[in-house]
Amino acid sequence: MNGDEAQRSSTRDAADDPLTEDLERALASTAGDGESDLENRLRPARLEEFIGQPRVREQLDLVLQGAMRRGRPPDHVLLSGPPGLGKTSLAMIIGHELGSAVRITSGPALERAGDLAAMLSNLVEGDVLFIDEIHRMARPAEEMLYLAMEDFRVDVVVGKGPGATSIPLDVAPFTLVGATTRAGALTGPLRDRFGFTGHMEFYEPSDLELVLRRSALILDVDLRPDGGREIAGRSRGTPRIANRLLRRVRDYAEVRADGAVTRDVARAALAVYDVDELGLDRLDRAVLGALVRSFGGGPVGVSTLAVAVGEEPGTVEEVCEPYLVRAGMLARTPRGRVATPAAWRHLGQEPPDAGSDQRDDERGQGTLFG
Ligand SMILES: Nc1ncnc2c1ncn2[C@@H]1O[C@H](COP(=O)(O)OP(=O)(O)OP(=O)(O)O)[C@@H](O)[C@H]1O
Ligand SMILES: [Mg+2]
Repeated sequence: MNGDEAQRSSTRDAADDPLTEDLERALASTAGDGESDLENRLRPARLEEFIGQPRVREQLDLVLQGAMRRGRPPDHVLLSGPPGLGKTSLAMIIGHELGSAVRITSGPALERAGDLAAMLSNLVEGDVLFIDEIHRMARPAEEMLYLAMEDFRVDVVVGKGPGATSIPLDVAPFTLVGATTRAGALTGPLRDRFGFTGHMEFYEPSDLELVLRRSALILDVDLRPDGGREIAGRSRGTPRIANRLLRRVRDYAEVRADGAVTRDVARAALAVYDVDELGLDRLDRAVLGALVRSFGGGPVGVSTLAVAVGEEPGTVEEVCEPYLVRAGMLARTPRGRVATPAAWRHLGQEPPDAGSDQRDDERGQGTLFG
């Protein structure tokens, strides 16, 4: 599908479809600020509007169509991958494709089993329950979820101590959609109860160009093809970043140029925002800089690295590292993080003469398996 078609069906859906409006309102109320509103406006509403991720799209399409033929709610779906690749968008799309309501919550909001029980008891048959950041759910809630996923039943414990009783409660057949940036942090029993796991990959620049074209139409930005290519190449394989850079470049184009987003305008604008040719931002470069300058290229543990750049280890691990690994700048080895020769060069430094052979081996392996 080309960007124009995507745009047409998107505006039509957003304007005419009460379900989409409900979802957007629900999403907006979970977030609220201007950027989040914009993010929701740019969300594709249909699977066919969803750009890229051909594997996940095909797999999910089969899961949904199979279930619809049988007239049953589809199996539970887990979506995993780095931030901003479209997990929340896909969760909303699942609801939309099924014609079902989507109830939204998140792992951190489910602190006690009672929080989840309240959510589950309000479901009606066929609903989609979306749990974002599902790896951050508290243990008691997680245990309750196992039973609900498997048997559509929960045991609610009433009272405390020896007098406590457990009351079984039926839950309407529903489909759980879980999203996580850390599939590895999920417990085995929880992971096993998902019938399908979609692994989201970083986007190809050509797909990001399509994302940008679609967003430019929605936001009424005069995006020229060479401008789109430039922004796509600097978006770290991530639609959310592509959309954010588009808005920043638009500001620049309107304030300092004639409004058209050309390659030169994009380059000048992104220089102002410290986004380099590879799309690395300040934090990415800080991580590589610390690795190279303070730790001689590694290996160094992720917590130490995080302290050196003044960030949470989780942010370094889930936000920075996946793309640095994919860009061939950083390797995860059993002994810690290692800067690749490409990282040294990117920072304008000569990589040290590969010391011992053993170290060389480690680098090679880190790149392969990272
Ligand atoms: N395939 C796509 N086609 C078009 N736009 C997309 C696509 N995927 C994501 N986007 C855009 O990127 C933005 C971020 O996507 P989304 O919120 O779904 O990511 P996420 O994976 O849930 O991120 P997080 O892990 O941070 O919650 C959306 O507003 C949407 O506009
Ligand atoms: Mg999300």
